[in-house]
Formats: sequence, C-alpha cells, structure tokens
Amino acid sequence: MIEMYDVWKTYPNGAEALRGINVKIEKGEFVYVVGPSGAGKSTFIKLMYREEKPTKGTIFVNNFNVEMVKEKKIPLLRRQIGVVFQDFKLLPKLTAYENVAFALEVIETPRKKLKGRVQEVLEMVGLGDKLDALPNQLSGGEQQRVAIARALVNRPAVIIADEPTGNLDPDTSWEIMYLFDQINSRGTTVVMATHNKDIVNKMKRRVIAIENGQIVRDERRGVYGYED
Ligand SMILES: Nc1ncnc2c1ncn2[C@@H]1O[C@H](COP(=O)(O)OP(=O)(O)OP(=O)(O)O)[C@@H](O)[C@H]1O
Repeated sequence: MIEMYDVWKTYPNGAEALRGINVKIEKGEFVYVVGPSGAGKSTFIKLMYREEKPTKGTIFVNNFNVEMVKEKKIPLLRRQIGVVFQDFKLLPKLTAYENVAFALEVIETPRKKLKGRVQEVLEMVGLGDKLDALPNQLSGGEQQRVAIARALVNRPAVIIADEPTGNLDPDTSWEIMYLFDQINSRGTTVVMATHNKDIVNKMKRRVIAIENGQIVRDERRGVYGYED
C-alpha cells in the first residue's frame, strides 16, 4: 500500500527533515506516527500525497510511484488518498454538504450520484442532520467530521491524518478516534501523525516513531513513548 525506500527530504533552507526513511505499510493497517516536534512527521505525511517531493528516494502509494507522478496525474493520485488536517481546512462559505460535494464535483461526478454519496458519507460520520450548517455553526468535533467525510467521499484506499485531534478536547478527540477506527475496520488504511499520548497508548496499534528525520522505533502494538 505505502512503501518508502531510502527517502530523504532537505528543504530549500537546508533543514534536513527526513534522512533515509525505509518503511512498508500494508493495506488495512492502522499506523500512528509519533515523535518530538520538528522530528519530520508532517514531512513524512506530505510526501505520501505529493504535497512535497523527496530530495532522494522512492515512494509508492497504492502502486503509484509518487515522486515520479507527472503534474497532470497528481489529481488521480490524490483521489486514492484522503487527507485530514489539524485545522480542518473547510471552506468557510460552503455548508457541510457543499464542502463534501466539492471534493466529488471536481472529478465530475454526475449530480444524481453525487447527492446520494455526499449524504451517505455525512450520515456515516454522524452528521446526517447538519447538511446545511456552515463550518462556523458547527463545533470543532463536527467540523472535523465534515473534513473526514470529505476525505472519504471518493472511497480512498488510504486516509492520512496530520494531528487530527490537535484542536479538540479529550472527549471529542476520542469520538474522532473511534470514527477513524470504524473507517479502518471497513478496510481503509489509516496513517495518523499525533501527539495524543493517551489515545496511542490505549489503542495499541502499530507505532512508528520518528526522531531527527529517522525511524527510531516501529512496533506492532506500540506505545507513545514520550512525556508530552
Ligand atoms: N516548508 C518548510 N521549509 C523549511 N523547513 C521546513 C519546512 N517544513 C518543515 N521544515 C523543517 O523540517 C523539519 C521537520 O518538520 P516537520 O513539520 O516535518 O516536523 P513534525 O515532526 O511534523 O513537527 P510537529 O510535531 O511540530 O508538527 C523541522 O526542522 C522543520 O523546521
């Protein structure tokens, strides 16, 4: 599903974010990516959906050779990957329904099919009664649910989340985590960078720890392992 071979990333300012990453994530896995601030977690995730290009190395996501993908084919790659962010990144003037529909509209889905799919996915995340709400009429947890629905609407093979609970209180964070767990149990691969020690320790999933741009730990049923 996701493979990286000797992947390096140096930003133009000289920051060495990743230094020789080798990793394999199988279809259907749930993986937490942990590590201190500035360790390279976001960069690791950005390389998967071609937000950044590696300085060196090879990356495969769902059989796409990510660093070789031509600009024209990037939308095709991104359709295989749902991305969820800490700050939700919803369009403020569009309703929950419209935010999700927008992700489908851009790939020219027929209108009739679109409506059913958008409703279905918003119901799945528990927002069937909030289709017409604008982001500022929703709680943080609800906004993140809309963002998750948007990430899911194209039925991606993998969901990648960068600190999805970073702006949420502990109870809401757990609700969001259970939602990711449910999505994963339906077969979608989940890769999540997080600083949420409590959640990582209780879920007992695979944990990849990155420090100083290198993988320093990769455990099948891992723990958070840091004090923050
Ligand atoms: N666009 C950029 N330009 C230059 N340097 C960058 C850029 N993005 C990240 N870096 C640097 O690369 C290194 C890794 O950053 P990254 O954001 O991947 O870490 P992180 O583990 O996600 O941190 P955090 O937990 O704080 O989000 C840091 O030294 C950071 O300053």
